[in-house]
Amino acid sequence: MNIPKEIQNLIDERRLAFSNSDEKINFNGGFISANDYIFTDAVIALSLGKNVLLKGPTGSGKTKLAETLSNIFNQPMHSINCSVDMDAEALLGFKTIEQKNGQNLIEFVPGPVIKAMKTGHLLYIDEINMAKPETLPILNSVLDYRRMVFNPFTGSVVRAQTHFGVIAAINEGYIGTVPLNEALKNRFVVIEVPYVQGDILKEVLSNESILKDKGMIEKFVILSDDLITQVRNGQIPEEAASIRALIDTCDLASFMPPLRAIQRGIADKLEDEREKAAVMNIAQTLFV
Ligand SMILES: Nc1ncnc2c1ncn2[C@@H]1O[C@H](COP(=O)(O)OP(=O)(O)OP(=O)(O)O)[C@@H](O)[C@H]1O
Repeated sequence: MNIPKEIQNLIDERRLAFSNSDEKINFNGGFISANDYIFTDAVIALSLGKNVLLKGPTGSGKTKLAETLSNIFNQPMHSINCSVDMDAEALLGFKTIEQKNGQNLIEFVPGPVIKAMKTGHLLYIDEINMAKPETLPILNSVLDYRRMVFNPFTGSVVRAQTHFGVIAAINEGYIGTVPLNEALKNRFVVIEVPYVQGDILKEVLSNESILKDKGMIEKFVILSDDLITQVRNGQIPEEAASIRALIDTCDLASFMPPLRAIQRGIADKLEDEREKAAVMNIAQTLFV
């Protein structure tokens, strides 16, 4: 990784800040960058206190990249999985009644945004474009220079501790997603995370799958390349080339013929019969 010295100093400063943290990082590294810049640019942006928006198709390693960044900075990460019914409580927290010394007390249970802000940890907002557009403006003041939020459940203003950082992920054009509001998008530095291919994919499959047959892995790398070409030609949907699905398929192929594994792991997930057939046709040119 080619990191400028000033940035390395910022990384070291963060690592030191969290060295005594009670919360242990439970992520290993593991993200392998498709080019020299994805990883270094994400590290630079976060070190400079920028919010990072990872943009890429399903199963392209966005979550893995966020986990690897958390590991590099030795900085715990709190996650939110956005959905259409996500509300302010899911982001900020909620009130509950607790019994203490025989008395009923109303307590506030902090949500991931408040937790990450108060501890200066990382916040990972997955599938941010799945959320209803009216929910996300709560985050505007968290994401700009103010680094604060008004918590309506406690009536207080929460300010983020130093090193608080935000990583969000979007999967543009995926069913159920909405285009990200411009004001929100404007608060992020965007990093594209495409599907890895070739030797890098070989390394990902060797690390992440239980399949150990090198010749077979080589063939799955070619299959992925052919699937990506078909995605670009509009013949099959993007998720057919997901690396997550490919890893599942490789795992299955350790115990069943590869064509059956491809059917279960990739083709049968598609809705359209022509798309399924297109995947299996490509597979039949590589496997028997
Ligand atoms: N570049 C990569 N380096 C390491 N692992 C990768 C890479 N790309 C994909 N993977 C692997 O593919 C699987 C899916 O990755 P991940 O969950 O990070 O994808 P994602 O982009 O967050 O997907 P989604 O948009 O569906 O949430 C994981 O097992 C991950 O390890």
